[in-house]
Amino acid sequence: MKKQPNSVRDVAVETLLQVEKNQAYSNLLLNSMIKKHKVNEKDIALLTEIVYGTLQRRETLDYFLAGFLKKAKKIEAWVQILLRISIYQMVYLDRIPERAIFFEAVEIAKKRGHKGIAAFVNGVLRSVQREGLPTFDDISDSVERLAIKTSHPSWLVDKWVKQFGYEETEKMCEVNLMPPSQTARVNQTKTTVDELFHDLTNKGIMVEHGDLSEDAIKGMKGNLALTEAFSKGLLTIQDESSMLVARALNPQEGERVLDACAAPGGKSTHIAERMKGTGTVHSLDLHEHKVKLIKQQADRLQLENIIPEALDTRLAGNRFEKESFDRILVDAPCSGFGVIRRKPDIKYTKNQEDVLKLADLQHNILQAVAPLLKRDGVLVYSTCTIDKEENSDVVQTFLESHPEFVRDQASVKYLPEKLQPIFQNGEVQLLPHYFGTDGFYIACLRKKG
Ligand SMILES: C[S@@+](CC[C@H](N)C(=O)[O-])C[C@H]1O[C@@H](n2cnc3c(N)ncnc32)[C@H](O)[C@@H]1O
Repeated sequence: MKKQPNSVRDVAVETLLQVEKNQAYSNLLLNSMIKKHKVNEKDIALLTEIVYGTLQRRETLDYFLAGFLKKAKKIEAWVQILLRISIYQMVYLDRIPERAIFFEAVEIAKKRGHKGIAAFVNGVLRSVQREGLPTFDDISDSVERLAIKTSHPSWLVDKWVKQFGYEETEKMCEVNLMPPSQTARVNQTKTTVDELFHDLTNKGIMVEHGDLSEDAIKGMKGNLALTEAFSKGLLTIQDESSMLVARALNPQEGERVLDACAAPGGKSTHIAERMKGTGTVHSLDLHEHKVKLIKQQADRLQLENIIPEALDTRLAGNRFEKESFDRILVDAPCSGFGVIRRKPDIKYTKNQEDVLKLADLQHNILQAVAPLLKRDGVLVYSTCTIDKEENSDVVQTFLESHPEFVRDQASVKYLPEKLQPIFQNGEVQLLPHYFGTDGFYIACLRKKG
């Protein structure tokens, strides 16, 4: 019979093992593990820190460990993970005494394996303690060094260095290791940023104004999703970069808007809010279960102008009349390399083949929605990735085969002033270290009149 994990660190090993087996995204898995193992409220923060931290720094931790495992026979996946979480705590979590880390590691090794494995784990950790960690200076190749130091796959670092240069890539890789702040978009059909800011502050919730978006409030402590303001529909958890999309689309009251890839509804609801509950937002997504999420968000925010529908957007031409939408948003499925801070597993699971497949899908979605836009209508294309092949290349290819569309530089006036210098040719690529947001891409196009 499979032994059940019980201590926080054992739950961490189990969670990471399942992430490794590619069974689920770390964020979703962590939530279900917390429930399954009834992790105490006070232990959730430590568990989260160990799981995310270990995953974020997996390549670095393996580099630290490699020299100490040279003589070992092939070790089982769970033993490697146990060693990783132990080294992670030793190196990155000051407040945990080493004896506690060693004791727990040995107990877990005994429970999951046997005394021999426990002695091996203890031996490796004691050697690390005695001999210290290897330095990154031993890695002569600069891309490889950056990849290991910041725990990203080399192919990705190599690609980014070619796209952005070494310095920008280094800054981005370092920021990718930092936990993101929590931001919320204020539902301005019901309140204002100032009103909600004061309301939350009066209730003892520490908040700050956003760094980039005028719709944003930043949670400095606690979880804004657990506030009364959230249940009353006064706010939506959303990264500041995502809040720029509905602004760039600039929907007007009474218009008909298509959100082509809408679940879980973050941008549809913002568009609907900007339209003050008037007009219609047709919110499509491929999967019925995801469409339900859009409905839930619309209900929570009491927005009645959203029509969610399960549909493959590539078939939208069979469902909607040509030139029947005033504005269209394609917030496309993408590799997600801009949200590595939130979903560290992305950097290990996505590969170049995925990027090319996604670029193809993105192009096909754009092709399908293009005829549905009215003349003089606005088409916004966005992704939460920083990959040129999924962003500016997709837009360029689309424009080459659609001379009826032009880049819309004029949309810059709907975006924050801080973005104006980098919004060029109707597009902007945000990197995570620019404003502390997710890495995000937005392109604004217009159909000729
Ligand atoms: C980046 S997410 C959208 C996020 C959403 N706009 C928001 O702000 O909450 C991309 C979405 O596209 C959906 N998708 C992927 N392929 C699709 C297709 N062919 N047709 C419609 N939706 C698709 C995915 O299910 C996913 O929910």
